[in-house]
Amino acid sequence: MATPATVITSATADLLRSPRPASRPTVDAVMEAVIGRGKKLIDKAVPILLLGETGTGKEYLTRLLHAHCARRDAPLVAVNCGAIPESLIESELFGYVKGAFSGALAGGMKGKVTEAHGGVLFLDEIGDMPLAQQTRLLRVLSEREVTPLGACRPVPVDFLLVCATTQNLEAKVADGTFREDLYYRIAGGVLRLPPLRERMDLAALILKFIQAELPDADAADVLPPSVMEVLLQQPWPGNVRQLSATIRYSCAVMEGSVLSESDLPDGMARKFAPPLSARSGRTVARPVSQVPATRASADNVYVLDTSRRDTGGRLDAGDMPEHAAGMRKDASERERVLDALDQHGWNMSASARALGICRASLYRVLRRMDIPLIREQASASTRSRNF
Ligand SMILES: Nc1ncnc2c1ncn2[C@@H]1O[C@H](COP(=O)(O)OP(=O)(O)OP(=O)(O)O)[C@@H](O)[C@H]1O
Repeated sequence: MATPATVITSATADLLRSPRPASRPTVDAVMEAVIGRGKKLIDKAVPILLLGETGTGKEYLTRLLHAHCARRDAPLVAVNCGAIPESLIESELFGYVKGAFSGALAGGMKGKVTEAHGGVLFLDEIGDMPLAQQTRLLRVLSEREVTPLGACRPVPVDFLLVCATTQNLEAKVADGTFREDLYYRIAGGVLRLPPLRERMDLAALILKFIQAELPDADAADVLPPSVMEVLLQQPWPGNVRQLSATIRYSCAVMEGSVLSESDLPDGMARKFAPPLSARSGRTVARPVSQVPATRASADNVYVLDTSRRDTGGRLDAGDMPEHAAGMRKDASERERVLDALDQHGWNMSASARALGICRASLYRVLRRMDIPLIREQASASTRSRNF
């Protein structure tokens, strides 16, 4: 798979400057603040909305908050609204009584909302919930009771609510695909989880995952500084999920007791190697340490190496205004997704794993990038589409 253009943040730059794992921060202040605030909110039964890229740990945090709160002995019921077919979401969430419709289970179905009674309901990918179910959910939240399909009487429900999304819900409210009244109902406390590339505790997380894989070894002995550096330089688009999968893979294939760069997943060790896009004359990323300070100072910037390019007379990102550089990022992401699909024979599960995201996220990415689900339909024109 082509190495993606590397997103280097000032946080990552600080990590790279720090010579030894031991001297790197073991906690991330932003993450700590998010956890601290989450605990206060759940203690006060304030509905929490978790925002963040895929794999940043929204469900992990929800489990942590459930384990912390007074309702820890009651169930945590998690529902991925993006993974349930639209036709089933109604019964899955709100349940039905026996005989409610042909094909219904003989004894009826309780529904996740009722199952969460007394505990915590986690609605993942709430942005994917169809409008009709949003309306029903709003009624449940305001009236604190649910009426299963076919039932005559509502059932009282009492649960703490945590919702999560990778999407921009405010934009969905603005374009009319998410109810504004529901947004304010679920967004009692909005917490943003930082992407892995911005976390100051990245090195500590790497060691933690190695330790979990090799409990009898000392993680610091297993990981030489050169390999740590390669890991710190990755853009981690799949965030903690991708990191965890990478460490599991590397520990599984390693020979002997020390990890080497060749144990990392394919392509990862090719530090700052020109991605596919660079071979066709695109601008590539390089370490912040090699970039003039003024361009490397802001968080979340694409640091573009204007010295390693063969533009063939074309404009490149260094010459472009910011929005054009953003368009380049989209194009390079598109190349990366298509490369992963090609390499895995358009098998969605394998391609999603390679990209470090879940299958539902891959489907969303394909929809967003307007990539057809079938290889034959993804013609050459799809790949070369201009952003
Ligand atoms: N701090 C952490 N320590 C250990 N494992 C973690 C941590 N954060 C996340 N993980 C692990 O990373 C993986 C992804 O986390 P999680 O499913 O919570 O992400 P998410 O933000 O909910 O992703 P998505 O938006 O795709 O649903 C999980 O296997 C989770 O256990």
